[in-house]
Amino acid sequence: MIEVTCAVIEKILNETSCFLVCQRSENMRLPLKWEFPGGKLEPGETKEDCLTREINEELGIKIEVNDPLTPVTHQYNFGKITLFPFLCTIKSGQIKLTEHINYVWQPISLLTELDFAPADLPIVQELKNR
Ligand SMILES: Nc1nc2c([nH]c(=O)n2[C@@H]2O[C@H](COP(=O)(O)OP(=O)(O)OP(=O)(O)O)[C@@H](O)[C@H]2O)c(=O)[nH]1
Repeated sequence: MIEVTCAVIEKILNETSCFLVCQRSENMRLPLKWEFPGGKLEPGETKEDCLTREINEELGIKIEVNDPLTPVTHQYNFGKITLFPFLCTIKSGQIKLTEHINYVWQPISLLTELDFAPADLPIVQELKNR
């Protein structure tokens, strides 16, 4: 079982709740799929530490990790992953992508328009149901 944390980073734009979503590159697993940024938990690391580290590595920003959302377990052909999503906000920095090819602040009403990684779909639903 692969444990992965991901950051659901919210920002209010024009009085609309928007979420930061990133597009995986062609040479990653799940090429060109959209996802919440994050990554694999390393031995001895808390989920919050993992998320802070991954987001700094992938986006060059500092975040505050807030409440957890419901974890999702998904069986891919390469293995079973459990995704641990957390609501987060940006503390400092400007986004600079190091791994993904694209990002967008997607309004909640348009979240389902994106071609998300399958494991992320329950998270998208949970956000829409809040
Ligand atoms: N960060 C992140 N990973 C996700 C999400 N949804 C999802 O299925 N994953 C999967 O979780 C796994 C671990 O993420 P990762 O981002 O550390 O993976 P990685 O770059 O090392 O890629 P790799 O799995 O090809 O080695 C990936 O296989 C990725 O496809 C998500 O929303 N965020």
